[in-house]
Amino acid sequence: MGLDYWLVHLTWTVPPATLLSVAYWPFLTRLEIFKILFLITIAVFSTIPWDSYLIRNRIWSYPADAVVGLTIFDIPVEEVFFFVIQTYCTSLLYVILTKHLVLPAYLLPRSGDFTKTARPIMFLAGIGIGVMFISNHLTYLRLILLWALPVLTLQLILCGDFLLALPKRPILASILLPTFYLWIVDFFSLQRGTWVIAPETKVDIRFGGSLDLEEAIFFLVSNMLVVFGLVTVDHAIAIQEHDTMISSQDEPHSPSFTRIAWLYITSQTSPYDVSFLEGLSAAINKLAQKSQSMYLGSAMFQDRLRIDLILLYSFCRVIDDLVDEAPDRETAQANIKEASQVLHWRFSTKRPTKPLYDYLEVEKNPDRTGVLSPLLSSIALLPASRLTLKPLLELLSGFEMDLQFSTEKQEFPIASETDLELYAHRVAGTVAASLLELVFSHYEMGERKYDRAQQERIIQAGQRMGQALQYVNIARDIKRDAAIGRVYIPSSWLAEEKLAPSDVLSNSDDARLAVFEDRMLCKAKNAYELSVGAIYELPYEARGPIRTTVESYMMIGEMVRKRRRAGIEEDGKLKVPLWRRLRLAWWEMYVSQ
Ligand SMILES: CC(C)=CCC/C(C)=C/C=C/C(C)=C/C=C/C(C)=C/C=C/C=C(C)/C=C/C=C(C)/C=C/C1=C(C)CCCC1(C)C
Repeated sequence: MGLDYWLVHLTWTVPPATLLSVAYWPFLTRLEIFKILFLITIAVFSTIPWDSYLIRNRIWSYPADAVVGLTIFDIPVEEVFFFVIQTYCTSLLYVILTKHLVLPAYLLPRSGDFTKTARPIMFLAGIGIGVMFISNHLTYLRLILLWALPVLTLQLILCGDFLLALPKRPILASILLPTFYLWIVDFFSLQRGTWVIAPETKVDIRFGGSLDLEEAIFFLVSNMLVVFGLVTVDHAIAIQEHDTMISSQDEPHSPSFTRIAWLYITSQTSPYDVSFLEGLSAAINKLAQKSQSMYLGSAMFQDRLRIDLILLYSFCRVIDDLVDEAPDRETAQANIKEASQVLHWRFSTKRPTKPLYDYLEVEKNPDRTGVLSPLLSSIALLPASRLTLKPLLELLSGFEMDLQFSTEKQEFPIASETDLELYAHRVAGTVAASLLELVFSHYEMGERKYDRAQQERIIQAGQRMGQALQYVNIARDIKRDAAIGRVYIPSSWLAEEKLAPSDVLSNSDDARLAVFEDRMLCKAKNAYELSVGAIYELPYEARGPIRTTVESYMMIGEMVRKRRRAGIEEDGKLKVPLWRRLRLAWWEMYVSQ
């Protein structure tokens, strides 16, 4: 008896598993736990018979002084532990690397017909199987391929198109990183003789003198099995998310994991709503392009809520662009009016029987200009059954306030502090209110039922928090805003220092502006302190990500203060460094559990 094999685990497999677990722990969702457990179960049950057969046929063996001696079907327990820990690590890595993906967006096949791409794979598999019967020395290799190829083929048949539509990098990384790592572990273990392959059953090609070709292939193939298995599960989840989103009833509960599996295997799924999926992809691409941190941050919200938030964001973004990029004030105003009309129309039947086809019909209407087509599709995509119209219309009136700025006519709409509050309410408070409406409709169930009064109260706090974040934005961007003719510091404040908005435009470096920056940050802090408590009343799934967003804004506020104190020139946008944001997110998610 010996502890060699356990030592391999203690030095090589347990540390990375622990490290990954601790790093990811606060972000781990129930669904992800189910995914990982599902794969571990399959891996253990499918590998035991195979491994047992190989050991009984003495294809490899373990020196008695390397293992403790406990076995399951003749397999040393250390080895069974290996199946578990490898599947765990690879799965967790996959979950981390694909966390940012919005699964249903990959349901539409990208690279043409899967069968075309599959042909070379099948061809190679055929050659592989053919080769296996050439010589007896290939026994081990043959057994590996015989075990893995049918499963891999099954997985590809189920999710091939989906797999090819997914971005290549995270998939390749989650297969190859563990593979390389395990090659190294295997190299040292074979060298030490912790396990031994019988010479007459192998091709005897060794890398670096001890890593057998078969072992190298084995670890590659087993990681492919795990990752393809996870992709298959994600495919099932993506289809279910698509189906619930286009269904004509609002269902608060997502189907259970076993139900997802059942619906998938029995193919009880709806045909894809192509215009919905295309619109969703467009919204995601826009978000990823315009704001990488918002895109990654949104991944802290779970499945359908996250998708709704992306659609809400996309609407805000589209309107923002339509206003900012309009050639003149009249065009911008016309766009806002158009948006308001389309919103009314969208909310008149919250759930049309054929949601998108009907709405996008209008888009194809030839008398609409091309510029408005993103607007129409972003409004069509809004989850109207889970939102109300009021905050969205108020948001539009916020944009209208922005249009009242005019350098030539010396018009500055933020005259008093009340105007500032109104503006911040309209452009940010409303977005917070919509966000909370979505949170309530997704998590309103079971023992977490909120009564109307409590919802109202939380939404009010949320609106105030939205204002707070807007004040931080304003304080940060005084100079950038001045460059485009906008002054959000109330004229009444400026008057106290005998300044006018036009002075801010002509000299945005004026040291006297520090006072207002400070005052704006104080206002932010006040509004923040009055509202932050309400976050604890939210369901925990929403608490962590919302706290992360809020706290990183407050951190920006701190940085603005420091910048001023250190006398650093304002250039570019202040940003919280990535590692600090990650640390913050980790902590906020951790305490919100
Ligand atoms: C559930 C929902 C919602 C939908 C359903 C969707 C669906 C139908 C999904 C289907 C998924 C499938 C079919 C997944 C299959 C995954 C498999 C077979 C993984 C095997 C892993 C095998 C593994 C990790 C084996 C590891 C083996 C090891 C580490 C062996 C190591 C070794 C050592 C150390 C010494 C030398 C000997 C040996 C090579 C045996």
